[in-house]
Amino acid sequence: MPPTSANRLIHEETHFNVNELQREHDQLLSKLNPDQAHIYDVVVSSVMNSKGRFFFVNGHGGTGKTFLWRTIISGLRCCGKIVLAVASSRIALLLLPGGRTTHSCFKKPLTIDEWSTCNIKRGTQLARSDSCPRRRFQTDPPVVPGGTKNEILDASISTSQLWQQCTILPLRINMRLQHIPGDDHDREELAEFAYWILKVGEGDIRGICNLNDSEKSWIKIPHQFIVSRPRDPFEAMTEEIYPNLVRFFVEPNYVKERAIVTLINETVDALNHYILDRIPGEAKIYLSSDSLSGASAGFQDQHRLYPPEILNKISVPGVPDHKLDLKKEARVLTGEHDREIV
Ligand SMILES: Nc1ncnc2c1ncn2[C@@H]1O[C@H](COP(=O)(O)OP(=O)(O)OP(=O)(O)O)[C@@H](O)[C@H]1O
Repeated sequence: MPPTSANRLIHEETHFNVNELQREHDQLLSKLNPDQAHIYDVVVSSVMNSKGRFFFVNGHGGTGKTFLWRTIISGLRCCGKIVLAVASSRIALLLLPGGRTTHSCFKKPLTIDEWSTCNIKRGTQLARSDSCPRRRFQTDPPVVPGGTKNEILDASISTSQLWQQCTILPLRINMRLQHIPGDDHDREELAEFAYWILKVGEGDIRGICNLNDSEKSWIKIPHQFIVSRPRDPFEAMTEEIYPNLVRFFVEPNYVKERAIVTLINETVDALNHYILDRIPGEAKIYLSSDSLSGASAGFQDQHRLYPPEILNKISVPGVPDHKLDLKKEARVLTGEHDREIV
């Protein structure tokens, strides 16, 4: 019998292929390094003994946080526990098995104020794995649109009242560096970069002032980490991150395992165009059909003030632009279907 909407979530969270999950868990568990194994023991025993604790795993990029989540999640699910794996952004969900956004899972209101609540009932045993950008002190400060430095610091998790209750568990070994394909030279280069990034995060790189800035809030990036001119930076980045693109772009895992992170959306668009141009085949252009919502309580002439040409130019995060270039087999991130990112 198909599950009703009331028990759909429980159905989804308890109907796993246990044998497959057990195999995955045993394999992951056998590989954990000592830091990961310690955290695994602490978290799993807390859940098994119904202690209900709040943990924060602190480790810089590549220290195996996602690997650890997967081990803990599969271990608890094998024992019939419900684990709500949530992330604050869709893109982070790619890494969490059976993950949801926090907004969708806890029915979090879009606009949050001090009176906002989530749909978590008192007394329930909530095993939750949260992979959010705020998890790391060093690399990802929370995004506060237009916020000052103090507002950004105020929004970070460590200023929350809950922080007093939190057990901080460190991960220190950079596992990504141990599994770099390539030769010793590649490994050394990456290790040097990882070490430098770590020092940036820990505030150990001397800041400098730029022009009229009163604060020393800039740092100098060593020349060996910069894509040097006259080489086209897009070409250099694409070749580095997407080697043999033309051959492999049809493989879902090839695309899923790679990303280029940029500071602003315009660069994302330019890079997307650059990479799409490299993919064989003819691009097809799709245009959105924008109009003002009938529900918007505006004034009489609002349609003249906001004609489609103006609406077409609006570019906001999370909503595709008016013009979308697509090619056959090119991957596009559009949303969630059946808990899979499509
Ligand atoms: N114990 C382990 N044994 C083998 N490989 C591991 C182990 N832990 C992590 N890895 C591998 O190391 C790499 C980095 O791990 P992972 O993605 O979990 O790190 P992370 O801390 O989540 O990184 P980031 O913060 O950058 O997302 C991955 O390729 C992962 O498969």
